[in-house]
Amino acid sequence: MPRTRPIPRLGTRLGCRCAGRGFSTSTRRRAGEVRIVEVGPRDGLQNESTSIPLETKMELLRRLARTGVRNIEAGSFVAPKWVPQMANSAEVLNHLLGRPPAAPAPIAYNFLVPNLKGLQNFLKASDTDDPPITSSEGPNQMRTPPPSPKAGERGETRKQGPITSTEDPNEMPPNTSGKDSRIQPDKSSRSSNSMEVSLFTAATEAFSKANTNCTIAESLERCRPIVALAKSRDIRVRGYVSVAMGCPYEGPDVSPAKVAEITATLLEMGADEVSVADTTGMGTAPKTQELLKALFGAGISAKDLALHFHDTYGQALVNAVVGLEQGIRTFDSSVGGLGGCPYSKGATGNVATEDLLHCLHSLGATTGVDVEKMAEIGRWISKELGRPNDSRAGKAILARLSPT
Ligand SMILES: CC(C)(COP(=O)([O-])OP(=O)([O-])OC[C@H]1O[C@@H](n2cnc3c(N)ncnc32)[C@H](O)[C@@H]1OP(=O)([O-])[O-])[C@@H](O)C(=O)NCCC(=O)NCCSC(=O)C[C@@](C)(O)CC(=O)[O-]
Repeated sequence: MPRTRPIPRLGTRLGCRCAGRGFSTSTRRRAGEVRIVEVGPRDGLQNESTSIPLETKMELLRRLARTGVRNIEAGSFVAPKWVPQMANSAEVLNHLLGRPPAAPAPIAYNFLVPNLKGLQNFLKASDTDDPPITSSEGPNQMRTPPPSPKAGERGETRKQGPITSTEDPNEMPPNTSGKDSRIQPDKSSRSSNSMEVSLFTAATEAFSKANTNCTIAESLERCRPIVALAKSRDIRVRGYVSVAMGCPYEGPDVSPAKVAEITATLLEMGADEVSVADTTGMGTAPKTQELLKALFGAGISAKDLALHFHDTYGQALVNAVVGLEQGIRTFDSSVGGLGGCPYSKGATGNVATEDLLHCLHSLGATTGVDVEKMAEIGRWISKELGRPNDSRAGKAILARLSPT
C-alpha cells in the first residue's frame, strides 16, 4: 500500500511543540514571535484628502506607543507637492526626539526617504539641537536630549537605539503577550528609541515612473547613496518593493523573479530588511507562495524580509498566514486599516493591525501588542478622520468590551 506523505500541521511547521491534537485557539499552539510594523501614521495618513493637524498625528503616535508596538512608521521626507499630507514630517520627527511618547519598550520610528534629499532633510531634522516643541507635555513624558549633531560631523557614528543593523530585527521583548504590558516612563527606555529610514522602489516600470518619476534601474541607483549615507550614520535602513503582486498600470502579473532580483539588489546594497509590498492588494495565497518561493530561491532569507499587504480584495490575512507558514516573522499593518496609495487608484488601506493581531494571536504568535488598545485607537483615529473603521476584529473587540 502506498504510504501517504504526512502533511505537517500549521503549528508544527511554525515550530511549536504541541503534543497530540491542537486547535487554533489553543494557547499551546505557538507561532513564535512576530514583529508588527505599524505603518498607519505614514502609509495610512498619506492618502487622506483633508489636511491632518500635527497634533492629531502626534496623538496617534502617542497612543500607538502605549500599545507595545515596537516599530512605527511615523512620516515621510518626500516632495510635499507630491504628498502634501507628509509635509510636516520634520516636525513629527522633532517631537519624537524632543518628547518621546511614553511606551512600555523602546520604539524604532521609521521615516520614508525617496532620495538623497529626503535623507538629508531627515538628518537635518534629527540633528536639530533644540527641536521646536509646541504642544504641552504629558504627565509621563520627560524630555530626552536629541542626538548630538557633532558626532556625524566629526565622522563618528552616532549611536542609535537598540534596533540597528547589527541586531536581529525579529528579536522581541520577553513579555510579548501584550495584555499586561505596562507603560514605563523611565528615561532609559525612551531615550533608547531609534530612528530609521525606509527607501522604496517598485517591481514595474510604470509604477516606478508614476511614484518616483524614474525607471527601476534609476530608482535603485538613487537608493545606493541613501543606504551608504544612512549606514555611515549607523541608521537602520528598510527597503520597500512596491507592486510586488500586481500593478495598477501593468496588471496582476508581476514577475516574482523580478521582485526577487530587486529585493536581492537592495539587500546587497546594505538594506537591513526589505518589505515586499502588495500595493494593490491583488495578491492571493498561491501568488504569495510563488513569490516567496522566488525570493527564497534567490537566496534571500526569511529574516531579511517583511510582508506588506493592502487589503483591497480581502486577501491580506490569508496571504499573511501563508507568509507566516513560510517563515516570515515581520508584517506591516495599519491601525483601523488606514490608507491607500496615492499612486494606486482604488487600492484600499493596509491590512488592519487589529485584524492581523487577532489572527496572529489565535495562531499562538506573540507580538507584544495589546490588541484591545489597538482597537480603541482604530475607533478614535477613524472618527478623527471622518472615515469608517475598516477593522472587523477591531469593531468586534470594541463591541465585546462595551456591549450595549
Ligand atoms: C521621488 C520624487 C521626489 C522625485 O520627484 P521629481 O519631480 O523627479 O524630483 P526632482 O528632483 O525633479 O524635484 C522636484 C521638486 O521636488 C523637490 N524635492 C525632491 N525631492 C524632495 C524631497 N525628498 N523632499 C522635499 N522636496 C523634494 C525638489 O526640490 C523640486 O522642487 P521644486 O524645484 O519643484 O520646488 C517625487 O516623485 C516624490 O516625492 N514622489 C512621492 C513618492 C511617494 O511619496 N509615494 C508614496 C510613498 S511610497 C508608498 O506609499 C508605497 C509603500 C512604501 O507604502 C509600499 C507599498 O504599499 O507599495
